[in-house]
Amino acid sequence: MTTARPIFFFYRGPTPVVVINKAEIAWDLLQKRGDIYSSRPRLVFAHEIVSGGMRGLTMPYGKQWRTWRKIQNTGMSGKASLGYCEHQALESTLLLRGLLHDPKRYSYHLSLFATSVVLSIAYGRRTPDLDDPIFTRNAQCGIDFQRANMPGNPVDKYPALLNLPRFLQWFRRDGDKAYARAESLFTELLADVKNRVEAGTAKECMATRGLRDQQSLGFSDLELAFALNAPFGAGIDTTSAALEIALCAMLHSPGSVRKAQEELDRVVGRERLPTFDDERSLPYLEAFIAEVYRWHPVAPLAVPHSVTTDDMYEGNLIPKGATVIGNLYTILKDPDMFPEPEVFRPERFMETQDPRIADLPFGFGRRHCPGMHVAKQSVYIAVARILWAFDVEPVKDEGGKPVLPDMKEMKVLGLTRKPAPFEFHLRPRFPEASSIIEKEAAEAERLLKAWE
Ligand code: HEM
Repeated sequence: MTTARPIFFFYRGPTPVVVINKAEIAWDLLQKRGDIYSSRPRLVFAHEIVSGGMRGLTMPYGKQWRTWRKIQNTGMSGKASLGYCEHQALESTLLLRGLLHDPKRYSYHLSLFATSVVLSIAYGRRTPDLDDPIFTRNAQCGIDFQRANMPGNPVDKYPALLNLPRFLQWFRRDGDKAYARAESLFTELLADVKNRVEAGTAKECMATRGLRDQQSLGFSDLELAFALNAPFGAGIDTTSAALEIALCAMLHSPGSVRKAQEELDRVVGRERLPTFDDERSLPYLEAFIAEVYRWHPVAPLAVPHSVTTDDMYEGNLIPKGATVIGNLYTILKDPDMFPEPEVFRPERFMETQDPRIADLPFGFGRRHCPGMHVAKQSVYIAVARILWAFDVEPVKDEGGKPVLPDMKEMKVLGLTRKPAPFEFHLRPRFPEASSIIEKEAAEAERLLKAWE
């Protein structure tokens, strides 16, 4: 394996681009100098047209972003996220039941789990399936946004095209339609919460808090509707992709699975499902999950940052306006930090002491993922329970050789990616596992009814 240069520069059109391939440099610039490295590159089509300037992910650093981020941080801080554990645990039992009955549709079950969790956090409701058109509409908005982020729209190369009379701006037609789809969905979702608040049936969630604080936040109705959609927009594909990668890791590394299952048997036993209270007593499982995030990062280029003033780094000028990419793919495969980086080896996270390393897959500095705690909780409870309940085994080819998921065949979804569809066998590890899942799932369904 050739080692990537620690940092390099190139020009994309007139814009200087800096690519960082070492964690230390990313921390030096994107974290320690976060006051100037926390903006986003100007994306005329994706941000200004398709998002009406209101999607936080692509918003430049400034007052509007800080207000947007305050909404995310209040709703998904470490402390706030602890309040969602109970809900995530209940949803995860339904995930187990889905996998038990119908493992071939693993992708659907994982997506349903991730969707229901973020729907409850953002809008105070859950869903028993993905049949409601809001999910296809939301997915379409995600695809619109991802497509818009691909380079190629002429207005990103020549922003002066925005000076043309609007009826001559041919490049914005698809973008305007995409914006209209987002605006109507996001306002509808918020209007639904408003109605439930008026009827006295709303559950406390980010939207009820946002509505209460709207005046002090100084956000318009539309800005608020876009801000409150962020978990629903950014929390589904990311979480379900991480869980698909976890399943792949189970297939690729049966030795690690055995160790995690021995730990679960020792700490939890076989008479109940693992819970959040067990987390601290399961260090091998914690390392297993950290290795899942590292082995095949969900967001390999994170999200590009942009620097707002000229800066010097080790004698090199990083000019104002440069795009700065913390290249998670190479950082998380850096052989100096992670020897034999292609190998799935949870033990490396039991040896390391720097707590920043486990958070690397969630990005950098002030722009780091605000959904990190929610995501970590979802992934922990789902992976702990899948490993506790099931043996996940590869299918065999005609010659009896195991067929493993091809990790080079990842499906790219804009800034994120997930494994191509793969096959596996899933069997309860012991006879009581199925009956415990059925019993817990029936109880979870009963308790969650109030959220539908
Ligand atoms: C395994 C799951 C996840 C991973 C690996 C992940 C990773 C990331 C990364 C790398 C970034 C870019 C950080 C940067 O610019 O330096 C990001 C941003 C973001 N993530 Fe996540 N994420 C995950 C789940 C979630 C969830 C569950 C939510 C919400 C519920 C979420 C919401 C966001 C938002 C809103 C941003 C934009 C932040 C900003 O621009 O200020 N993510 N995420």
